[in-house]
Amino acid sequence: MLEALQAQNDHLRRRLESLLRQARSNEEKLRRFERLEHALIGAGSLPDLLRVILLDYRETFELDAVGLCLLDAGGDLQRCLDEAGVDRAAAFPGLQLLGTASEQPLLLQLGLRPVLGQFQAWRHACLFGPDRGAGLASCAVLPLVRQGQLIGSLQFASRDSGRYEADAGTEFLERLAAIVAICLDNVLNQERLRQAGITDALTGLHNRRYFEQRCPIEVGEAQRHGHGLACLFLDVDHFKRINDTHGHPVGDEVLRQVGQRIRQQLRAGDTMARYGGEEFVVLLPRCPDEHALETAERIRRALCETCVELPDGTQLPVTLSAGLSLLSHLLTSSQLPLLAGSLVAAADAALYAAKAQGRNRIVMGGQGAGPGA
Ligand SMILES: Nc1nc2c(ncn2[C@@H]2O[C@H](COP(=O)(O)OP(=O)(O)OP(=O)(O)O)[C@@H](O)[C@H]2O)c(=O)[nH]1
Repeated sequence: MLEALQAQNDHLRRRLESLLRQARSNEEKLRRFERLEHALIGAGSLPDLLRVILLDYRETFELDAVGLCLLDAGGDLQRCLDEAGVDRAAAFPGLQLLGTASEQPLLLQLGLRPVLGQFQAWRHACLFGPDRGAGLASCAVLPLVRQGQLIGSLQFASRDSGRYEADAGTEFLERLAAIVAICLDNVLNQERLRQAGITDALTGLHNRRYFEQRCPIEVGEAQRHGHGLACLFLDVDHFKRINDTHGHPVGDEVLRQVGQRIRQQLRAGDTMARYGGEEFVVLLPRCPDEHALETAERIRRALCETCVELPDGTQLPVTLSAGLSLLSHLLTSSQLPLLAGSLVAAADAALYAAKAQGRNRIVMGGQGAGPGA
């Protein structure tokens, strides 16, 4: 009798200890989850957010693979990563940006709930990018839904076949998916707002505000690495006549086309903006001085050698004048904004000279007195 009671007692103690261990482990898991939740909510940019989702989550919860598929029909996400200088494949191999959900047929079959179960390579491997090493045994696919619309899927895989069992509860994963979807939406909205603030509505090019932020950065880079930096100020000749003769909407169309033609002559890393009215400004970083004039000439010729075609088929000859300034021609200064201002002022003065000398030409700014003078 005593022995039976003792055995029962031992059994109950072991059971209690096991429940306590389980409770402590759950508490610890919850704490880790809360920390990640804070990191998700606190991520101030898309790359930061992706780092938390794809890298921190994997490490914290000791997962063997994490994949994220996001619908990016408008290319906003890719643009955002490009602007942040992020090489997607290298930084986030588990991330896939899709034009439509049909590029990942599994997404089309997803409902609103996470799907857990056995990892089937033929079915799930494509969701994990190159991370899908052999030996994955179970996985969870979480639909990411925002305002009733599927925006992508987040997936986790483990070598442990018991990690994601088909009949396991999904409350925790559902909550995570909801937070991830909200955070993605938030950073994208912030990014769209930021873009709108630095984009010229007429031409879709960057605007003067962007240029003014960018210019001191490029000047700093050029100084640090001893590279050349050229600034080009371009202005459409007799633009007022175009407006007066053909009307303002035609003037707008000419500005759009001129903007595109200039952009086509530039490299991806060059900065270009509509400065205002019919003026455009360009920065040519890492550009040897002798190439800057060639680039300016190429732009000028691209305009004057081919007419702008108006929507009604009219061929309109358009020319532009430009002023060119070179950082190497300015006296250096430790104050980047002043130096950037001098670079722009020198290009502007040279543009003025180009207009005075008859238009449709490039004038190189003279040796300028920099702010250090
Ligand atoms: N259609 C259109 N016109 C604009 C816009 N912004 C400025 N303008 C016009 O651009 C014209 C610029 O004229 P001016 O500064 O006299 O220069 P210009 O006629 O090009 O003469 P030069 O620069 O000396 O060759 C003005 O008539 C402005 O109203 C715009 O967004 N759209």
